[in-house]
Amino acid sequence: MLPAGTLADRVAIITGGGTGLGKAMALEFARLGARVVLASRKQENLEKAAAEIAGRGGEALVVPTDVRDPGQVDNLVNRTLERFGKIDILVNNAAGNFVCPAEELSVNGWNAVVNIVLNGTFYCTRAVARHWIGQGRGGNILNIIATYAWTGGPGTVHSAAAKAGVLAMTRTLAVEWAPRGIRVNCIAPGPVDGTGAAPQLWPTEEARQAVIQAVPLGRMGTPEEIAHAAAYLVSDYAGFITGEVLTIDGGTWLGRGLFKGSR
Ligand SMILES: CCCCC/C=C/C(=O)SCCNC(=O)CCNC(=O)[C@H](O)C(C)(C)COP(=O)(O)OP(=O)(O)OC[C@H]1O[C@@H](n2cnc3c(N)ncnc32)[C@H](O)[C@@H]1OP(=O)(O)O
Ligand SMILES: NC(=O)C1=CN([C@@H]2O[C@H](COP(=O)(O)OP(=O)(O)OC[C@H]3O[C@@H](n4cnc5c(N)ncnc54)[C@H](OP(=O)(O)O)[C@@H]3O)[C@@H](O)[C@H]2O)C=CC1
Repeated sequence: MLPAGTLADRVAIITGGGTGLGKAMALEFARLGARVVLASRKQENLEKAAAEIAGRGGEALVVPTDVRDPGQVDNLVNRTLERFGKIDILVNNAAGNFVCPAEELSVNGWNAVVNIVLNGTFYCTRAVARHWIGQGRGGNILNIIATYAWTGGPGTVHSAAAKAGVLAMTRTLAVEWAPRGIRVNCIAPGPVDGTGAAPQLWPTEEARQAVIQAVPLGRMGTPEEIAHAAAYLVSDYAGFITGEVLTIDGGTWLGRGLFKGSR
């Protein structure tokens, strides 16, 4: 764990910060001294997370936001600046997903996921970076993707294609904005328990066990394991890291190997 004070005085916007991995990152960033801004559609979830942060002595601002709407994203940036006067960190964590064979996926279904994951990430990134560039200052962006950005993800073509786009966006902007002092990185989590992925991707215990079977470390990850790595990547400890993907998946994307039964 990073020491308390690592993110002292930092202001972090976390999209999808009311649930799952976003909430875990918000709690960890606040523990490290950051003031956090929680942005997603459902105010109730955001308020609950903010209350938990306040209960632990942290400070959180709630800004209900649909990241698919550039106007709401501008409002998120403006509200953050009004309250805290600056932005240091943006975590693009908001996502939507469901399993659906590609040939059955409707245009609206495709658009719902691609607009949240790919377009929403760009709208938030552009709005925050415009502010930084206008101020002549740098900052940190962390995008939460998934390993199927490069392996492909049968059954979730919308999400896999959108996450691949976010990976390309990360590498592009890491170089384009490096002279501006803006770092851009990704975390690619494997299956994590206690998040919104469960009802969408492994809704039954049987389905969950099938997912675990695919993980070389033999278990799901925890939201806290992702949050610790996220805090590192947005901190000064990672000051020379940009355009990188940190995979946290218990070895899943590497596969189980071919010769387990041979000896
Ligand atoms: C290790 C494994 C890797 C795992 C990687 C995990 C990635 C994740 O992203 S997990 C995060 C999961 N969390 C969520 O999905 C929470 C947020 N999700 C949502 O809000 C919805 O699920 C949403 C993505 C569908 C968006 O909601 P909304 O904008 O309200 O959209 P609608 O409900 O109006 O639906 C739009 C469109 O999509 C069709 N649709 C929705 N669900 C399904 C489904 N299960 N199967 C097929 N189609 C679905 C819906 O029918 C609409 O289309 P039309 O009917 O054609 O209008
Ligand atoms: N859990 C896992 O196993 C894995 C997760 N991931 C990634 O981790 C990240 C977090 O997912 P996870 O915690 O699992 O799932 P959650 O469903 O808990 O989190 C998704 C968040 O996105 C928010 N969100 C969805 N649509 C919008 C929107 N249009 N505008 C703003 N916010 C929105 C939701 O809030 P609200 O409904 O209030 O809008 C929710 O808080 C995602 O990027 C996901 O793809 C990647 C690999 C594995």
